[in-house]
Amino acid sequence: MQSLAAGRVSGRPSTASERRIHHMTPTILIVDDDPAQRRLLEATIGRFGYRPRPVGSGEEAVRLLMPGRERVDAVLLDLTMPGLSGIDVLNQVRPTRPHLPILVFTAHGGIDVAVQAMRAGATDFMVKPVSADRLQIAIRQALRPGVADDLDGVAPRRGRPMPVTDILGDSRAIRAVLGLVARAANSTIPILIEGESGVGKELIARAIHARSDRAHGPLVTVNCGAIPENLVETLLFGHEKGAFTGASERHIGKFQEASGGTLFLDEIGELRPDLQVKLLRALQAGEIDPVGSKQPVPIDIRLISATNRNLWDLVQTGQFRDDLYYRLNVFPIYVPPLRDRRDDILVLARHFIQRFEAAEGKRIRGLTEAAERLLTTYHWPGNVRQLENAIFRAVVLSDVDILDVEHFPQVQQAAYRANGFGDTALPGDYGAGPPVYAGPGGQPSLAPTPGGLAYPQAGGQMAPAPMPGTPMPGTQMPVGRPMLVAAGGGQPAPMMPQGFAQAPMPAPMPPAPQGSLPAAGLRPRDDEAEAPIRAFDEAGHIRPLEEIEADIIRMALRQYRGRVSEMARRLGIGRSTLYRKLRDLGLDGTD
Ligand SMILES: Nc1ncnc2c1ncn2[C@@H]1O[C@H](COP(=O)(O)OP(=O)(O)OP(=O)(O)O)[C@@H](O)[C@H]1O
Repeated sequence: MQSLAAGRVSGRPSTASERRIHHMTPTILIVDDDPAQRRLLEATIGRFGYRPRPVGSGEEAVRLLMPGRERVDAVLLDLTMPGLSGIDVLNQVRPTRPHLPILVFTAHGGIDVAVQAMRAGATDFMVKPVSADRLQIAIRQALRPGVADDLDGVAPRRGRPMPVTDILGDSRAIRAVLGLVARAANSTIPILIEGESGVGKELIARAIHARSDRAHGPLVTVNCGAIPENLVETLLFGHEKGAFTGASERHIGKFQEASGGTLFLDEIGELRPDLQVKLLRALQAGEIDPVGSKQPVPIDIRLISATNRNLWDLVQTGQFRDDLYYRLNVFPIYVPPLRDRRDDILVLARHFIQRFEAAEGKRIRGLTEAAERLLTTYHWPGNVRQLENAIFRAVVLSDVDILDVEHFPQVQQAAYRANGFGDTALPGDYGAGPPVYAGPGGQPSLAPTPGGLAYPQAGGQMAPAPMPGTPMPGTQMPVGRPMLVAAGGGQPAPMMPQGFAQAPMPAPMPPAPQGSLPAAGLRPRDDEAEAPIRAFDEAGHIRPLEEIEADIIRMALRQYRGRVSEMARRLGIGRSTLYRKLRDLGLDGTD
C-alpha cells in the first residue's frame, strides 16, 4: 500500500505547451488548517498527476469557489477547522456548485458525522489517516466523466459528449447492446438496464445520456442500494427547512438536481416499498413531493434505471411493485456477463493495460499467450470490473514489459479452484488474497487436489493437476498447502504464491472503525472472533456456498473494520451488492 509520502509537487507552468497541459490537468483544492497535513496532501496530489491548490481555511475555500473564480475540479475538505468548519463550507458552496466533487476528511468520524456530511452534500467521506490508495481511488472516481463539475463552475454541469465507442467489446452481444444504446438515446423512453454487477450498466447509462439531446443537462446518479435507508427519501425527493429534526436548510433532491437532464437510479431493486410508491407517483404525475413540502414540484427528467437482481423475480415475490416495474421496463437492455461474451475479454484487457501503464508510468507491451488464455478461459464472476482490477493489480505488480500468468495470482488460484473444486470459485476469492481451506471439523488439513483435473500452465497448456504437495511447474501455485484459518485475532495468515512474497498485502488496519458502517454492524460476535472458516460441515460434507460466503463477509468486516469500499474492492463485488449482502446477513447495523 502506498502511504501519503512526499513526492513531486506540480510547479507553475511556464511554456505554452506546459500551460496547455496545466490547463487540462484537474485541479484539486485542498482545504486543511494543519500546515503539515496540507503539505503532505499537496505532495501526494501532485504525485497522482493532479494540480494541488492548497488553502488553510474554510473562508479562503468559500472565496475561491465563488462562481467565476479559479477553476477547481474537486475539493479535499477537512471537517474540523477553526472559523468556517467543513460542514459550513459545504453549506455555503453547494447551492452554487451542486455537482462539484467534495471529498470530506475527518479525524473524529462517527456515523453521525458521516451522515451530517452527506446531508450537507459531501461526495465521499474519509476518516484520517487516509491511505494514498484510498485517496487516489476516491479522486479518480470523483473525476469520472459525468461526475465532475463543468470547468468554470458557474453554469449547471454540461454533459460531455461520450461516444458509444467508449463501450468497448467485439462480441455480438456487446454489438447488440450498442445498437440498443444508439436507438434508446434518440428517445426519452424510460430504460431499464439489467445485468450482473460489474458488466458496465452505469457506463451504458452514461453513454445513453451523452448521446441524447439532454447531454447538455446534468446526469445525476443515485445508487439506491448504497445510501443509508434513512437518507434515501430526502436524497431523492429533497426536503423543506424544518421538515424533521436537523433539517436546518432546504435541500434539493436528486430529481430536481437532474432537471433538464437524466436521472440514473442504480440498484433500483433495493428501493423501499414506500419509496416505490413515491417514485411511481413521480413518474405518473410528473411531479414530486419533497419531504415536508405542501406544494408538489414538477420534474423534467429522463429516467434510466439499472438492476443486478432479476426485477421480475422481485415482482413475483412481492418485493417490487408490478405497476412500477412496467413503468420502468419500457425499453429493457440486458447486458450479458463477461463469461458469455469472451470475445470482449482481450479487447478490454488491452484497453485497461494501456490506461494503467500510463497512470503507473510503466511501459507494458501486452500479455503473453498463456496470460491471454488464462484471462479468456476464466469465468469472471465480477465481470468487467473484476477484469479491470486484475489488470490494475498486474500492472502494479509487474516489473517486466509483458504481463504473464504470474501477474494474475488471484485469477490463477480461482481458475484452478474452479477446475478442481467444482464449477464455481468461492465468492470473492479473486480479489481477497489466497483462498482459505479447512478440513472437516475445522482441523488443519491439506487442500484436496482431485486427480485428473486440469489447470493452466505457464506455457498455456492444460496439464493434469499434480499430487498434493507438488509445486505446479511454471505457475508456482502452492498445491496441497496447509489450510489457512482465521485464528487468534481473527487474522488469516495469508500465504502468497511463491514469487509473490513481495506482493501487496492487506493494508494495516486503521486505529478505529469509523464512518463506514454503524457500530452494530462492526462488532464481531465473540464466538466469531476465534472461528475458522470451515469448508466442511460436521458430517464431512461441503458446506453451502451461501454459508461460506457469509463467513467470508464477516471476516472481511473484521479485517477491514467495516470500511465498505475497501471490503467491496477486496471481495471483488460492487458496493451496493455488498450493502445488500450485509443487510441480508443483518450486519448493516440498521436492525
Ligand atoms: N464495455 C466496456 N468497455 C469499457 N469499460 C467497461 C465496459 N464495461 C464495463 N467497463 C468498466 O468496468 C467497470 C464497471 O462498470 P460499471 O460500473 O458500469 O458496472 P455496473 O454494471 O454498473 O456495476 P454495478 O452493478 O456493480 O454498479 C467500470 O470501470 C467501467 O468503466
